[in-house]
Amino acid sequence: MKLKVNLPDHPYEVLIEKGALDHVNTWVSALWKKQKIVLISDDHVNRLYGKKVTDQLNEAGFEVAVFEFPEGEASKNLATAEKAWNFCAQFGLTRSDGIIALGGGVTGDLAGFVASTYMRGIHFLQIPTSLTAQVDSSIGGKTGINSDFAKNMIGTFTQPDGVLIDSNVLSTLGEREFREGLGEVIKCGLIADAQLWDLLTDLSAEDLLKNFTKIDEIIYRSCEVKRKVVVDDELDNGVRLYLNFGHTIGHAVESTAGYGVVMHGEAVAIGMVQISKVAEAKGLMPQGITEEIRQMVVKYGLPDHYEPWDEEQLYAALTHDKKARGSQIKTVIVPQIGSAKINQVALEEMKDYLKK
Ligand SMILES: O=C(O)C(=O)C[C@@H](O)[C@H](O)[C@H](O)COP(=O)(O)O
Repeated sequence: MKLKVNLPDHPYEVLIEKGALDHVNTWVSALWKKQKIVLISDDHVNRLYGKKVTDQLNEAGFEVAVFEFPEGEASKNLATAEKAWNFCAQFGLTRSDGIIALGGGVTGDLAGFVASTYMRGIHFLQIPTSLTAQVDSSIGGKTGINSDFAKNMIGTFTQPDGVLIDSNVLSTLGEREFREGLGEVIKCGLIADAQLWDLLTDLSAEDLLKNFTKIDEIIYRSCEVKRKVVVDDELDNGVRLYLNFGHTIGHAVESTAGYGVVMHGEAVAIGMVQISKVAEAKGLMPQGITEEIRQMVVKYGLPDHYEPWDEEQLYAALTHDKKARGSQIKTVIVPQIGSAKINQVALEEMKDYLKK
């Protein structure tokens, strides 16, 4: 299956194919001529798939060097980006060369950021290996690193030349990592795809978590949600903000807990339940929807709350959200399952949204 992200300045395709990593050389060769490539990967994913990718690329005539960094959200920072820039320079990467991100969301965001800033921007490809990255972060060109103040605070909008999604690689994810990705899948159903929501309702958690039942359909539907909003609003000023449902509070949880303690999809699950609870109480979301969301989150083993819940700390983190404009912030609500809406509130009012 292929999805075309038809952006006027930089159209590209998302290839969703079981086993695609077995012929990654064909995919890269069709997109890039022979050149140098820096493969960016964390130590865990590099151990699993680095050689498979590098060997194929070498065989196809590419000259490849691997930049490896320690696995985890705590690595998504300026220090790692600087090491990667220096690595690219030492390898002699020029503007006709490219970077490939092989890994989860941290790798994709970091590698995209490095590619978009090294020599003012070189080409890059995304090979996402976590469910979160496959259904969300590899598509749409948001690149970035975390700062001490907020998650993804520093970054660019730079689109990759292509995305390759092979669901076979999900079999090497830990169960917590796979569940985490379902946080973003649930979000896609809630904001834009009621059929995806129904599919998640009908499936048993065991079937999805243990047997990956319908996983390619789930990936495809989620990627389609993402593709559509990105094409309609590449720079995140309108409908793309819908993808941030649950993220304002979720990102605050991630940064106050310490990066990597609560996983991104877990934090999104917590954020979706929390914002819905308050929006429902304010009459902005329908009666009973929070409980429906909570049950879905819990069904797939995701957390619906977080301790310690420090409202002051969370509020301080939340003020750095990229959806803030002066003293206002755009939050996302779900008026009914399968649709989303922006609700602009005063930043101060977010204190209500953080009440337990
Ligand atoms: O692509 C987008 O736009 C999103 O908001 C997708 C989010 O699900 C994703 O987690 C993203 O990394 C968060 O973006 P941010 O702009 O809030 O940092």
